[in-house]
Amino acid sequence: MKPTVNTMEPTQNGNDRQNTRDQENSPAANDPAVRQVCTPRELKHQLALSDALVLQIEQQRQQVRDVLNGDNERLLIVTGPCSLHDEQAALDYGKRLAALNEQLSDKLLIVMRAYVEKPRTNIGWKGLAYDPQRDGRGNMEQGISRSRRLMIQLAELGLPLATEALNPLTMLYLDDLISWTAIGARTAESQTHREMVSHLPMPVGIKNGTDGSATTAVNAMISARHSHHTLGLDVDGQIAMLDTPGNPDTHLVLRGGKNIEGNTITNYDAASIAASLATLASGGVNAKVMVDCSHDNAEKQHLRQIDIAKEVVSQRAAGNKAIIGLMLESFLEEGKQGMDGEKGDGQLTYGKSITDPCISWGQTENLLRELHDTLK
Ligand SMILES: O=C[C@H](O)[C@H](O)COP(=O)(O)O
Ligand SMILES: C=C(OP(=O)(O)O)C(=O)O
Repeated sequence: MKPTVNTMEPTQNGNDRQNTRDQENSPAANDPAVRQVCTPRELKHQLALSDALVLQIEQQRQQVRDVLNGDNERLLIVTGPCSLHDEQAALDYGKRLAALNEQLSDKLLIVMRAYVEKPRTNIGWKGLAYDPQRDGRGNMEQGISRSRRLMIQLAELGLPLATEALNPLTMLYLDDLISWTAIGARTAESQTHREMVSHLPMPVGIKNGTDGSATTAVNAMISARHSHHTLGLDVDGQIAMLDTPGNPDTHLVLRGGKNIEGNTITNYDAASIAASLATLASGGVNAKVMVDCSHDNAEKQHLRQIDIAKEVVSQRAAGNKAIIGLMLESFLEEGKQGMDGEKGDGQLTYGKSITDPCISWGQTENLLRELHDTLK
């Protein structure tokens, strides 16, 4: 993250700080429940980006901004697995997506979902960054390092990457790789997340709340475009006061929700989109929306994503340019499997989601080609 960092003391490097802690025999150094991990600077040094990749990502962020600002008419498509759990399958998907992107890029700006942190309704596997071995023991040093390595490999395919920013500290290790970030439905109301968005150097889509309302996201957009003073960490792991610059490049993502009785509310139809645009306009924020075809909009029925995407693109083709993009949950195989595989014997089916159900690669390719043709 680039903006100003005020530290109360001159910054020490990681080794100096470790020595100081050891000398003071701090409780953290002896607490088995506290496992120290390397600093963002150390990991970014070990797994550094080439100059060419830095330039590519800056250009891809600008392409997303251009779509958001109406300077480019391509439709933004954020597609990929609900979560990355297997590097080989993620790269396999990325290679297919990069090849398809070459054919469709006149009408579609395709960004791959590279989600390594999962917000859970209550409990469940939280993603590659937390528990890379999926054995419940957690290993964040390994998880964040594997996440960064995988994201570099995916970005080297030429794809812009999307992720959900869940823990603000995780983002310190990955932010330089991401062209579009999501703030999820469960965290859009959190002041900490709004401050984080104000500090992030890329466009950010903010989901409507789990109750289906756009108001939370509008307030998040207002907050995030302003500067804040807040506590965080610098890249050396030093607690620091951050002066965030404000992020003007945010937009609403409509993902449906549940009302107070627990019934599903979808919000991708023309009337719901018009109502959301009115809410955005009355809040004085960017009146542009992306539709998440999955989650409550699809009631977690993965095949519904296909009809929702077609319906939304027909609204766009009919002239609604406030619709700037779509999100799809898609992987190599359709559906989902349990953490222990289809049969519970620990054998995972290659290329199949272990979190939300996804449409398959074949379904994704057919859909994106059809959307491309509709927009022509
Ligand atoms: O997989 C992710 C889900 O969309 C979201 O994070 C919540 O999932 P859960 O309800 O299965 O916990
Ligand atoms: C968890 C996700 O979305 P939401 O916050 O809309 O539930 C997601 O996109 O993976």
